[in-house]
Amino acid sequence: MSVAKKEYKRVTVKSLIEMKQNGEKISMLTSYDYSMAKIVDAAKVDVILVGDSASNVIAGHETTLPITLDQMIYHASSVVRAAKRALVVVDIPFGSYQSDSKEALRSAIRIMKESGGHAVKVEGGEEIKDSVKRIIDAGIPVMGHLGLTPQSIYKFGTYTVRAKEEAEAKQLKSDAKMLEKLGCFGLVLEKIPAELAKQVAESVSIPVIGIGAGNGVDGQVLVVHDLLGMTHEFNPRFLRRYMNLYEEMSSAISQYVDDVKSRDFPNEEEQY
Ligand SMILES: Nc1nc(=O)c2c([nH]1)NC[C@@H]1CN(c3ccc(C(=O)N[C@@H](CCC(=O)O)C(=O)O)cc3)CN21
Ligand SMILES: CC(C)C(=O)C(=O)O
Ligand SMILES: [Mg+2]
Repeated sequence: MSVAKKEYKRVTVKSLIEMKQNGEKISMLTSYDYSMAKIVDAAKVDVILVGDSASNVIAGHETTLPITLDQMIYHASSVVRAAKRALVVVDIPFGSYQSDSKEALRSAIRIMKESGGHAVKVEGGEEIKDSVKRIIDAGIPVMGHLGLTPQSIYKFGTYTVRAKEEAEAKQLKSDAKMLEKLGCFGLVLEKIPAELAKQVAESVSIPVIGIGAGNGVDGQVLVVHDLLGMTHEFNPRFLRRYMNLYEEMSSAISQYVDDVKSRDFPNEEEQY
């Protein structure tokens, strides 16, 4: 279906709700640095997520747990300088909102003040209700994240599909309604059955953005390095690769090494 798209000078949390109402799907991608965010923003991606997946993709950690609030602020401030059109959402990292709602608000405020991001994202439902409420009460837009929540990986032990059992599906549905009621402007659903994700998207008025959650939701998010094929060892079935940048970069860099070794580079035009 082709939908007439409204031009947005700057995407806001209000525009996203409007897109859902108009049936225009929302595109969201990660970025962690200025150069990538420039390209992502110019391609008119609606939402740039400064994901805590930077912990894996940029820092090389096994999980998202080690990345710190200071590091997230550094990534986010670089992205904010590049994003002229996209809404910039910043993950609050593990350990900087779980203790209590005051700590959560303090972390959200630091992100907003020090990075200039436009909104924050937090993982979880009922258990983080007070924190979400407190952050929203301070005027900071909050995006929820349910289903596969990588900050709780050690509770589950695997990255398998979530909410396949009725009890977990029921909890997820009620968490989604609760986050909507608290005033979240949107919701990420990660790696859950498509039918469940569709039901959730239809049951709330806020946009639901999926990753491995099928086509019945209001938008899609991916890690940009994954769709570009830079993380060639990461192969979940929800990933569509648009390039094999790992191979392209490897061959370009090998060519450079060869050219240096063979004295081909630099040539006469490439010197002073
Ligand atoms: N590069 C990257 N892309 C992501 O989408 C991403 C990150 N990093 N880091 C943080 C989280 C972790 N995410 C994940 C991690 C693993 C799977 C996954 O499906 N892994 C296995 C299957 C695991 C299993 O079934 O036990 C796979 O098929 O690759 C999905 C999302 C999503 N996020
Ligand atoms: C995968 C997305 C939703 C995320 O939270 C991240 O990149 O950190
Ligand atoms: Mg994340």
